[in-house]
Amino acid sequence: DIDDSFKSMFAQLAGEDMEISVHELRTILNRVVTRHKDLQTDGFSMESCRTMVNLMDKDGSARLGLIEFQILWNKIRKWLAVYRQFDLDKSGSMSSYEMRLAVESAGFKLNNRLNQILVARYAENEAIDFDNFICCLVKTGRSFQQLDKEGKGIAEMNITEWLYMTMCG
Ligand SMILES: O=C(O)[C@@H](S)Cc1ccc(I)cc1
Ligand SMILES: [Ca+2]
Ligand SMILES: [Ca+2]
Repeated sequence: DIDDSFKSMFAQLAGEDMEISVHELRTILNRVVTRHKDLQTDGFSMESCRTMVNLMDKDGSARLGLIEFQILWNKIRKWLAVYRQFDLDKSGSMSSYEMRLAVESAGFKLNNRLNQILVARYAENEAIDFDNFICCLVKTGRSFQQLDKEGKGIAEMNITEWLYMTMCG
């Protein structure tokens, strides 16, 4: 069951329509991320919040209901733990080496080439900050979800498919 403090945070955020819009999601994520002083970030963009809503929005409302929001929140909490675990030099951002370890531990085993592409796509001056890390995992997760139809937990894809999924997905 969802604890009351989470429910009250959700209700406060969601407003009378009891659903969280892209804008409302961005507000809460940026408020929370600034609380964590060890995380490098330039803030969540509307685009990355739209990606997250699209991924989690199961009923096509273009907004997040309580359950959808809870699932996203738990994903971010899990990925935050991975981010901190693999930020080996405690720089607050991911180097390409740290990123490879983190992405693998998040369940996405990518080969060298795909890892290079992912870092090139999400790094800003050679480092991936927290909001970009989350956005990357949201998109990669979506690609795997779409490809791993049988839910075997592996998604074979060639570079073109992966590029298309993560760049345009
Ligand atoms: O709520 C928190 O601060 C932790 S527990 C989880 C979390 C951390 C960062 C973000 I952005 C969203 C959620
Ligand atoms: Ca680091
Ligand atoms: Ca960023």
